[in-house]
Amino acid sequence: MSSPFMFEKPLGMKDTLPLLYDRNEEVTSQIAEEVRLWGYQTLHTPALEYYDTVGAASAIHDAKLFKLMDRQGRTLVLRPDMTAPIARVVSSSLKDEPLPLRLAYNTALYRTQEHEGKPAEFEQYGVELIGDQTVSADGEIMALLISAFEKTGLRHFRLAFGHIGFMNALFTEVVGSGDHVHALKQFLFEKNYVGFKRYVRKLPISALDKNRLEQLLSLRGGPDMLETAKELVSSPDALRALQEVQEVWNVLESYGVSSYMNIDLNVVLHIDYYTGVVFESYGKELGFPLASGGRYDELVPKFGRQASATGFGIRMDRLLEALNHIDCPLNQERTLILFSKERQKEAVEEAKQLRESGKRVVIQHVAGIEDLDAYTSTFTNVIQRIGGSAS
Ligand SMILES: N[C@@H](Cc1c[nH]c[nH+]1)C(=O)O
Repeated sequence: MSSPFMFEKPLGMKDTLPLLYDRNEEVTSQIAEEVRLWGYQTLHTPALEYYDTVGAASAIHDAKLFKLMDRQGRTLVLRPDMTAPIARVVSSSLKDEPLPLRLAYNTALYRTQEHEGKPAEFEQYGVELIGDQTVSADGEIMALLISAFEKTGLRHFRLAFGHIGFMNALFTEVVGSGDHVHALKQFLFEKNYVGFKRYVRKLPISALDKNRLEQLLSLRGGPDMLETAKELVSSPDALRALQEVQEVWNVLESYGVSSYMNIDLNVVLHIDYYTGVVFESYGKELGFPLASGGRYDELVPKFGRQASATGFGIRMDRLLEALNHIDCPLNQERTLILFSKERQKEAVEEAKQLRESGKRVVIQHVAGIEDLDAYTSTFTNVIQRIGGSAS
């Protein structure tokens, strides 16, 4: 029975074919090894969560959630984020584990898309450092991200970090809270600086305050820039945030990774549970972040455990794209042992030995192949065990 929709997939759903799958496995295991060496412990949580708890805590726009109903009529969501499920686990199954906890995950996330092109299901490799409010934790998370990227062979990338507490304090000083703050943050999230300036010009505030908001856009660079930032604010919250940025920078220097870093006090992420340092990472010539993360001190308490936290998530699909840009070759070697029936045992033995030495080996009965030339051309090495016995 054929239908015109037989080959179609729901919007944003993609197949991963063997070549990309293998590459993903390879890169994932490089990251996993680094994360393991830093003492993080991996966990897995279910794909489905309750909409009212984890769905809401994920702080991802409602329209982006895939919703389902269970048999009892409760609304479920396909997890759009792993940070909220981890906050749930840390406050329940792991509630007696002493803090800080260092956790890691590698899992598929689901966010609906409006248009074809962007994936609605994608893999994220992430870590969460729960229960450590120090700037050392913020620094560790970014240093680990850099180290993990280096392990994959990625070279041309930058990490920009800001502080959402600074931005909130500046906006509160200038426009209070509410719709204007929301609109200003949205422009910054979209990196629509022209739109931001236009919006600022129309605000019912003094010319001096308009200037303060416009100045925000230039708050990028090394720690020297923090002096300019200090002149724009007066509230203790804002000044404390800037002090923290300086201290995190010092931590990053002690890890020897500040050459990858920029301070950018304009960083706004798509999720609004962040409370402190926030960061995102860009590859060369790619217009989307490869990873993002930051401090979210108010999320775990929503599940009942008093714990500050920070973490990051790497978009594996984007990282693979970035790695393709610099053409990191994947070892795609596969050996084919072609055999005829009377030499099957010999082929099996030989394959076993080669596999023990780490080779990828296919053994294939010659009678099972339709087009011998086409098939053998997909292997890097072909061994024939056909006809009269070798020994
Ligand atoms: N969960 C965030 C990434 C993150 C992990 N920890 C903190 N932030 C995201 O999906 O973008």
